[in-house]
Amino acid sequence: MEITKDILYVGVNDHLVDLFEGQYDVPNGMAYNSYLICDDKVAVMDSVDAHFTDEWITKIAAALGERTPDYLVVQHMEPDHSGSVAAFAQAYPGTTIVASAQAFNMMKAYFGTDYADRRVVVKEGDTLPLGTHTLHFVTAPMVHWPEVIMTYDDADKVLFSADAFGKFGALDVEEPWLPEARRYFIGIVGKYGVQVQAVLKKAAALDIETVCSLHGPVLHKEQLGDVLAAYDAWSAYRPETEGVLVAYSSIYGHTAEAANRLAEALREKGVETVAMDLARCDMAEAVAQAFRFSKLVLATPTYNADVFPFMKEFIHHLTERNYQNRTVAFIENGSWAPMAAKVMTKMLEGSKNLTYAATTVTVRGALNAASEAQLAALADELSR
Ligand SMILES: Cc1cc2nc3c(=O)[nH]c(=O)nc-3n(C[C@H](O)[C@H](O)[C@H](O)COP(=O)(O)O)c2cc1C
Repeated sequence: MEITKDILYVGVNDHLVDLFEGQYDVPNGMAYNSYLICDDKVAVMDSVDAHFTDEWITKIAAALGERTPDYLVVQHMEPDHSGSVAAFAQAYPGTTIVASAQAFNMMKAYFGTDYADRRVVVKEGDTLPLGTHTLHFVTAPMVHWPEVIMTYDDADKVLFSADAFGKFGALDVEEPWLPEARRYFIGIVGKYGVQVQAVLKKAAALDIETVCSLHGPVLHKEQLGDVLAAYDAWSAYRPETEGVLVAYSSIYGHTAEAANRLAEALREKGVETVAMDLARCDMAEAVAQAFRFSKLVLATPTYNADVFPFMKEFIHHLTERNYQNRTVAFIENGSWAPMAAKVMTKMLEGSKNLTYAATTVTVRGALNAASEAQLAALADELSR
């Protein structure tokens, strides 16, 4: 696939992976992107997961014909991208490896060598001339590993953005960018909003026509406004959508009923509302929806003087990713000493700028007139 006259796609699609990064469901697979820049010198931008080494090297060889790569640029050392570096270095012994100093340290750890005799160490502001194209290196520490560099090609105005702007899903499956980019970002990069904001500032200084990330599709100029706006909202921890996520867990169904009744009441009031059962939905999608919406309702039974395990895990995912700047409300249930709201408040106490709803719904076993009145009051409050 040609991206520009001189830049070719040589990545691979993975439909074998069951859980990406050991935890994320990827129903449409995953792409490990790699690109060739063919100029007086040839640069390969990143390698691919080790399961696809042969396919990737075959693609490179077919694209280059008689030529061999002069450089392999390693922007990021996560094994889904660096897993074929050692095999590539063996297949092309004349190729120089280009990476940050920290990436070479990681190569030593992963491959037993830091390619001291065939490497170029690059840092912020360094350049690598290929002929017509000159590569400019931009560091992106903790987006989302420390050694990450991004690369700007000034001839075709392409930003090779490492994992930034990527998404779940293989490239041979058509789907919109936003939902799976959101789930990817919130899940994997969400903790590093401050660092992403810093990179967005650097990117704003570049004249970018095309973004080539390491996952997901090539992004063209007409998409970049929306893509950058989404990244800005996510990394600044600003809600993307006015509305409510009702996230619930339930043992016998009564808390689920309360949660779904609240969701229905909110929808009737015209509030965009999604209700998710944390035991049965994709947890990463629930976390992404919590960051998408401006308001969150947490509904759970009290369980051994604590909250039900799925809710505990969910709140942990939120706080780990710096959940903040939202309105939060609680529905608790308990047969003898309901205390889930107190436990959840404590779990969220380190989270910045949360506004708590005045109404907490307390269910004692099953809904009754008193708890139904609380549900109605909460629906009113959240629709204001
Ligand atoms: C293992 C277990 C532990 C529980 N621990 C508590 C508790 O500490 N305090 C309490 O008030 N209720 C406790 N409950 C009762 C539930 O909170 C109660 O049955 C609640 O109504 C369940 O809501 P659900 O119908 O949505 O599952 C416990 C229930 C189970 C099964």
